[in-house]
Amino acid sequence: MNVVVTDAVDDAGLARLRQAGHDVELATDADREELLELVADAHALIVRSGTTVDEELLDAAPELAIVGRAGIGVDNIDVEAATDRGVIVANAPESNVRATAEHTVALAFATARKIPQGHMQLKDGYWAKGDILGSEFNGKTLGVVGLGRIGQEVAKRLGNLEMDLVAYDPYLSEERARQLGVELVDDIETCFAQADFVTLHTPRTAETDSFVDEELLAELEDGYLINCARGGLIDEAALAEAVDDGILYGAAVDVFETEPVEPDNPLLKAENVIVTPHIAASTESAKQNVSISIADQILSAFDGDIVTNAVNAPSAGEAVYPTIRPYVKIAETAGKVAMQLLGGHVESVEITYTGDIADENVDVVTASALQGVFSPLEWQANAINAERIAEERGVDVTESKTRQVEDFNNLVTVEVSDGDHSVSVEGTQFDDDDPRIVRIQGYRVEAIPHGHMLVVRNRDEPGVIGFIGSVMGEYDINIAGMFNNRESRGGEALTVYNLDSAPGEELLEELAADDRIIETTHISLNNGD
Ligand SMILES: NC(=O)C1=CN([C@@H]2O[C@H](COP(=O)(O)OP(=O)(O)OC[C@H]3O[C@@H](n4cnc5c(N)ncnc54)[C@H](O)[C@@H]3O)[C@@H](O)[C@H]2O)C=CC1
Ligand SMILES: O=C(O)C(=O)COP(=O)(O)O
Repeated sequence: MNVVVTDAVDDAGLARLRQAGHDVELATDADREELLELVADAHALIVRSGTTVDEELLDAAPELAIVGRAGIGVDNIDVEAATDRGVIVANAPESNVRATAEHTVALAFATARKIPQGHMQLKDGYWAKGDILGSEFNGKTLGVVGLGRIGQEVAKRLGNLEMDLVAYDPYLSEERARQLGVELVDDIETCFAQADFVTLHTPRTAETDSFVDEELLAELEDGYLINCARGGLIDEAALAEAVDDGILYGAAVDVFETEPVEPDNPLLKAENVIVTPHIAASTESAKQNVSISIADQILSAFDGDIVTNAVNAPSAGEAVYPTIRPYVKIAETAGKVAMQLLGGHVESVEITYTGDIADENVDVVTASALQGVFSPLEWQANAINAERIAEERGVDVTESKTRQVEDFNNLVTVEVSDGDHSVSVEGTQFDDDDPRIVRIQGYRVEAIPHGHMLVVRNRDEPGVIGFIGSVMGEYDINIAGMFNNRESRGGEALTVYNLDSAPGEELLEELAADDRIIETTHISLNNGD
């Protein structure tokens, strides 16, 4: 597979990709036009904040399976457009949290004690001892906007300096805030008004875009603002003015609306705004961590495994992953088989989980079942866009769970319906790690979900199975396995054949011509594994 790297990334992860046999092309010096050409046969992109991944770039990369963001923020990636195209977007959410939290603390100290100002003056030969007056943290209030991974680490660190902690994060539970010793406030204005130091740690989204404006800054009178999140969160001109006018004592900023920062950016000119060039995550270990983490995500995507840090696909926590992993493939296969047996227009899909698996978060498995259902119809269907395809087609999707087990510890049932008829296919994982389709339309079978299958509904009469076998032999089709079950003696039976190769049209016609055969369906699974 081809991996194109568009921003400088530590070699640790790239070496891992090369070792796994993939081609890694460094395109860090490519301009936009060159990049559009370079990605034509890329299966994966590795980007940092320096590359804009938009519709144009995605369309120039028709083979693309995954965009790996070697870092956390994905605001430079059009995630919606990637989802539409079935492209995974994954990031490295843990890897640079500590580095960024530490830099935030460093900037808090630097702005509160005017360290860069004193440094510059002294280097210029001026002993500014009498001019520089700082602020202490002790007894002051820290306001954290966005109490996620980084915000929490910053709160822990600055909390140790005997600061009171308040936070604004509408998506965090009171319980979690209590555990952290942080008071959650209901609105951002209160957070700014109560705090002496405010630190921003939200992603840049439509909701947070420029949400720190002149009015909000006025609430932080005589305080300090630190931004190690994203430049676009703040009205930069308003911040520079608030500091210059003495409304704020100071500010420290690592990130800018436009990067590299424009020379006329007002923040560069305001004396008490200290700045760093987006280096919060620039430590040796953070760089290695993000590189390795994103390489692992890409390897999972290439292997068809769950991409645990996908931001546009249902993901599974590390803890539940081993339990649900086998069912991801089984659900996809059950969806494919059900859909091919239905043979028509799907109106609704019901996915039922029975047994221990019902206790788990099965979002990934459901997405995979939908991928199976839609794959015969939409060649680009995958677990990333399958839910969206269902929505767009108006297909009703339901998920149900029951702990009550009958003959299997765990069972995934995919039932598809065209409004008039429905087909259900059930799959499980045997103890020896073998996936099996164990029921089709309620008939107990034990089919290996692989390659070519022939599902035959036939009358339960002597000689039918022999007849089918001899027709297969006539066309040189080898039967790898066969599973037969019937509703009642002499009634209807269902037989599933695992075949070593695809049965041709003539063979199917010859079977269908016999009046003991009610219906035959060739199912191709093409799993390639
Ligand atoms: N300067 C740098 O080099 C770095 C910057 N970052 C930036 O930091 C951001 C945060 O990273 P993490 O803490 O790892 O993310 P996270 O996802 O763990 O935390 C973000 C928090 O923001 C909260 N949030 C979302 N919308 C909000 C809103 N409207 N108001 C208040 N809170 C809101 C979320 O509930 C969540 O708790 C990233 O999105 C990235 O943009 C991340 C790493 C390095
Ligand atoms: O991880 C993030 O979100 C960062 O902002 C780190 O910055 P970078 O991608 O290394 O430019």
